[in-house]
Order: sequence, then C-alpha cells, then structure tokens
Amino acid sequence: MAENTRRPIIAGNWKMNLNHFEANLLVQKLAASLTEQQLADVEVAVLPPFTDLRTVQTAVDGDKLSIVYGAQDISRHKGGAYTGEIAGSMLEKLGCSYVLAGHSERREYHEESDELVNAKVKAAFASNLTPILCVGEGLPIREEGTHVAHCTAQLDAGLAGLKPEQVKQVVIAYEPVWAIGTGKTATPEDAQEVCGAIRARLAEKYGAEIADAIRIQYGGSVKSANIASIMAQPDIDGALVGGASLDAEEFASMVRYREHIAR
Ligand SMILES: O=C[C@H](O)COP(=O)(O)O
Repeated sequence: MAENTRRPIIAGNWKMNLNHFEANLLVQKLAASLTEQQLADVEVAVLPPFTDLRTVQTAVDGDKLSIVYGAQDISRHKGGAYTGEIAGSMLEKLGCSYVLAGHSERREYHEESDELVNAKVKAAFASNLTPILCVGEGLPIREEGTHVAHCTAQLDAGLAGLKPEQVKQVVIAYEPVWAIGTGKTATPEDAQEVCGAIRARLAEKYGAEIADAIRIQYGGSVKSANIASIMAQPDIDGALVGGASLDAEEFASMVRYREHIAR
C-alpha cells in the first residue's frame, strides 16, 4: 500500500442547531482557537443548517478564515417547483465545498433510499460540491454481525455510476447508528474494522490508487477525550462530529488531536 498522504478532515455537523447569530459566534470562536498551522494540517469543515450558510460564508470570506463549510443535505433536482428543496447550484453560489449525503438521520426520518442518496451524490458533483457519503449500521445489524456487508452495500449503492475521478474525491463517513448521539462510541478497533473494509472494497472496485486517496471519517459520539485513539487507526482519516462540534473550544481541541497523542 502507498504511503498515507491523506489530509485529515474533521467536520462538524451542527444538525438542526444554532441560529445565525450563534453560527457567527461559533465560527469566530473556532477560528480564534486554532493556529494557521493547525488549520493547514487538518481540514476543518462546518456543516450548518441552510439558514446559517450565508452567515458562515460572510464570516469565512470577511476574515479569510481557513475553514471550509457545506450543507447537510441537497436536492436531487436542479431547481424548479420542489417546495422546500435546496438545489446544489444554490449551495455552490454560497461558497459551499461539501454536502452530506445519506446521513443516517436522513435515511431513517426522511426515508431516504440508497437510490436517492446516489442521486444526491451525483447532484453534488453536478454543482462542484464534494459529497460526504455516510454509511453505517443500526444496532440489530451490528448484533447480527452483518455490519461490514451492510456498510459496503451502502457504499456501492452511493457511488454507483460515478466516474473514477469523482470517486477519488468523495469523502466517506462511517457512522454506526447506535453510536450517534448516544455517548456510546465504537471502539477504535470496531471503527477500523469497517473503515478498513470500506477501503478494501474501494480498492477492489476502483483500484489501489483511488482507494488510497479517499478519506474515510468515523462518526458517532466523537469528542476530544476519544478522538486521538480513533484517528490513530490506519484507515481513519477524520471525524464527522455532531454534538461536540457545537462547542467551539471542544471542537478546536478535537482538531488538535495530535496533542492528545503526545500527552
Ligand atoms: O454527523 C454526525 C454524527 O451523526 C455524529 O453525531 P454525534 O457526534 O452527536 O454522535
């Protein structure tokens, strides 16, 4: 396997939290808590609700912050009569770099199918956005022991029909549903098992060069106290953080995860 040159990516998914005043405050505090070097070493992304995107854009552009941002969802449609939907072109215009596709909360509460997730991944590329494709198993599947097959099937479905050069850019987020917001983190070994299987599957389908370039995040109750052991795993290149990303100090401390290793 080639040397790992993947730049870690730590993304904060704010979910349905923070109004635009609070969004501005959090981004400012986050930037003030990190040095340029720390922001160069780790790509830091925030994924606010749609209603905060303009505020985040203004803060990032105005102060030339080395933080990127994106959205939590995207419409499969390009535009038109789709009440409540947000098109990729609108996100692109707001300077978004990333968009989540297939987060388990969308799959579960909004009945998003693999086919819809795949359409959203393609919609992201059509508007020059990088999709963060989320995969992960619920507790019954974990207990049954079919979690690896479940996640690789979601991976295959999410990436179906993409060109290899597009696949190479995708970020994959492995989030076991039973670990999201529960305080119950997967052990680093459990997380590595699935992330390693995801990379092996990518290598099988698209070749080692592409598989080695793709960044794979772990998500599910990640916080400053446990991030270092997760990031130490060979196939984990970042974290998708929910609750702990709403606290600027805590999130900044996660970005500095290497310091936790050094201790
Ligand atoms: O997108 C983030 C994940 O759902 C993880 O959320 P959490 O860190 O609150 O468990």
